[in-house]
Amino acid sequence: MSDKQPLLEIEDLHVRFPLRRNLLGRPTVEVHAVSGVDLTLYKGETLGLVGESGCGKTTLGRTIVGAQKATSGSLRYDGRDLTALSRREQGASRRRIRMVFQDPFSSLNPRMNLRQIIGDPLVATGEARGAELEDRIAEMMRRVGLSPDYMDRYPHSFSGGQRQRVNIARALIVGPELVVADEPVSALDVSVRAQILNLLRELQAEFGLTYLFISHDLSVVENLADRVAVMYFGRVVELAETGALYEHPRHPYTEALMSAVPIPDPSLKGRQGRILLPDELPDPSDPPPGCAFARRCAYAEDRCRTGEIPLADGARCVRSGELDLEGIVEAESSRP
Ligand SMILES: Nc1ncnc2c1ncn2[C@@H]1O[C@H](COP(=O)(O)OP(=O)(O)OP(=O)(O)O)[C@@H](O)[C@H]1O
Repeated sequence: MSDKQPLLEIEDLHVRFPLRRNLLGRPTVEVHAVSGVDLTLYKGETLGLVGESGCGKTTLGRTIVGAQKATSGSLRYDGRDLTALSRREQGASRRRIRMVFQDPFSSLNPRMNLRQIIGDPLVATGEARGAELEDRIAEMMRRVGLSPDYMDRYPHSFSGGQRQRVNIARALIVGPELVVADEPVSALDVSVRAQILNLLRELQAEFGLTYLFISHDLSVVENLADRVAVMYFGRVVELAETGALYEHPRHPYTEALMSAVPIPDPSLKGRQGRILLPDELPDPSDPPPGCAFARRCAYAEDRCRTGEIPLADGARCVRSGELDLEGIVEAESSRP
């Protein structure tokens, strides 16, 4: 990580989706997708965001790029609260934050050629046209490993990896600082994944980008991220430097996630023996009292289920909150 200057500070962010409303239009049942996230992204870093399907990763990413409205909380970008900006100011700030989506097939408009797809953000802002627009599209295509000769072709004639290059070019053409990459390689063949990850790395070094890298693939995240945030049921339950998190997970949920990652060196502590999690995630429209992980947690005590300990919360978890750094190794190796 570079200079440790905060770029994005997320504070007590909540995002809820109304499922049912009463006659006055007030929500009576809501999905709690993001439930009080505090997270800081530092300039130049890659922050991995992991957690099982449905835990709120995509919703958090979409809220950061402005594609989803926050229910409450704040998003401070370079010191300014994004939720308090006027529409025009938001537009300018949002150019500095762009998203790369998971599915390179459905995220590209099949009726637009590459010139239109990649150039669209520049056309929309009126930032470039004519020969300058053409030059910038060609330059960005070259930069992501696509020949500008393909400019008039349509997405269907490209492979998954090439389409993801198109997606990346479209995200980067307006010169963002922060890129939210939502599962950018999960839909790709294994052989292509490494190429796209290398490209992301190169582009980060060249343009000084900050990444929020969302993935359920813990091996990919370990490879790429400086720090990792673990999300469970709409909350960040653990956040640590990548090496520390993978070797000494503190939260029981992180421990279970990490136990499923294949390890190159079986002598490493903290990743032995897969922990199988019982049950599914609780219903996000009906959060349980107490810690949302308690029902699945091997260490849960009565107070975790009753509400004395709140929704899965790393700092106050009966297990991770009590462990000091020295204690973790011992606790790991004595795991049943
Ligand atoms: N537009 C929506 N309307 C209602 N509920 C939604 C909406 N979008 C997401 N949700 C719900 O919010 C919760 C979090 O979803 P989200 O897609 O953010 O999770 P995720 O961790 O990204 O999962 P995945 O890896 O499967 O994409 C889920 O329960 C999901 O069903």
